[in-house]
Amino acid sequence: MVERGHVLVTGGAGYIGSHAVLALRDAGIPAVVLDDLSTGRRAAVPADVPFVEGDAGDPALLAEVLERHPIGTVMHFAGSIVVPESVEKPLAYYANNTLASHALVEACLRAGVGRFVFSSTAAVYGIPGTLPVDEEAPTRPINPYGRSKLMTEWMLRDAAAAHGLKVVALRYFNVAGADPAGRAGQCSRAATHLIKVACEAAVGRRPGLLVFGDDYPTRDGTCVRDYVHVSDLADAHVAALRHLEGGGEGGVFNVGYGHGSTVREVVAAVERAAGAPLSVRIDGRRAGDPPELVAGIARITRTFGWRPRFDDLDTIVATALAWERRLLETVG
Ligand SMILES: NC(=O)c1ccc[n+]([C@@H]2O[C@H](COP(=O)([O-])OP(=O)(O)OC[C@H]3O[C@@H](n4cnc5c(N)ncnc54)[C@H](O)[C@@H]3O)[C@@H](O)[C@H]2O)c1
Ligand SMILES: O=c1ccn([C@@H]2O[C@H](COP(=O)(O)OP(=O)(O)O[C@H]3O[C@H](CO)[C@@H](O)[C@H](O)[C@H]3O)[C@@H](O)[C@H]2O)c(=O)[nH]1
Repeated sequence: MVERGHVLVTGGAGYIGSHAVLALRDAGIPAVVLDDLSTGRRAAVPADVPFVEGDAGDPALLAEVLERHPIGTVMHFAGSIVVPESVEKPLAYYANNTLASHALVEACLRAGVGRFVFSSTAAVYGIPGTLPVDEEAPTRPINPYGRSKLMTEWMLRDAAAAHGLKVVALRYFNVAGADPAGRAGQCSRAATHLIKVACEAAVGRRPGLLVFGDDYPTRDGTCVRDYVHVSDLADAHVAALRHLEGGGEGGVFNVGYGHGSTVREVVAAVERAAGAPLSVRIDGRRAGDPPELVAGIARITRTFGWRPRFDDLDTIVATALAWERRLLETVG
């Protein structure tokens, strides 16, 4: 029997997927990337990692890739991620996040792929009633993006029960930062994520920054989020893989640090790292923003033994800013 030790990374040319590929490579685990380059970049995938350009929801392509490579695990990052866009184009989000995942799961079952690690999101919780929010909290997503991801979680849970697929769904909180060695980072055009936007402002790529609301019931009136370094998140994927390979049970796991920062604290951290003030304007609240979102992380630390290496806002921001400066030099 062929040893199925390779990992198929869908969306491996994107922000988080490219960091996961580096973490796998650093751990000596062979990976294959499947990405349609809709938002990803070919250059984000190391030259020695096999790359297939195409749709992660294309059954024929999936059958071919799973036939050609001894894939035992799929890490499924491919998807559409912009919340306001999901409100405008819900069907596109259900197609790319739910239907494509269905095709991928079917292909896995057909090819005998035993393990599946899914990129889910804190957006499945909607506006949580208690904080920190743990995995047993009710899931009440408030936008099509969150619903498209939750439907995939449910589909995977049912496929696990019926067909024995071993599934870990990781619910990421606010992902930020860049590979500390400068090998990867966030490249999204028209970025909307706070730390990315603030770093773009710090290097002069945009004139300034809007703070969406300063009248929330939080310590300084701005929203609190649990920012998690992308390399710690990538490590969580390797930990999930090891857990499943070792015969561990699947399930749903939050990935965050268990504490949060306000928008003002993030702005101050970027100003510290840049050594200069940012041009900041207070704007109205952004629709659908929960005042506070902080992960309960007892389950992931206990089950995987996952220990973050970069649990510090200044470190997250410093790596994000270093990447932004690098982008400015190389891409212009
Ligand atoms: N960035 C965050 O803060 C965040 C938070 C929670 C969850 N997530 C999830 O993490 C995953 C990765 O997000 P990201 O921030 O790296 O986004 P990204 O846009 O940088 O990466 C997504 C990648 O998937 C590819 N892709 C999209 N649809 C595809 C398809 N049908 N077939 C093949 N490739 C396809 C894109 O080209 C891109 O390379 C997503 O599933 C997202 O929902 C992200
Ligand atoms: O220019 C900006 C951008 C953001 N914010 C605020 O900063 C906070 C964080 O916003 P953002 O970085 O856009 O992240 P979220 O809206 O919290 O959502 C992210 O984190 C979720 C999980 O927590 C994921 O599901 C989403 O995919 C991901 O976009 C929020 O209070 C925003 O209102 C600003 O004030 N100004």
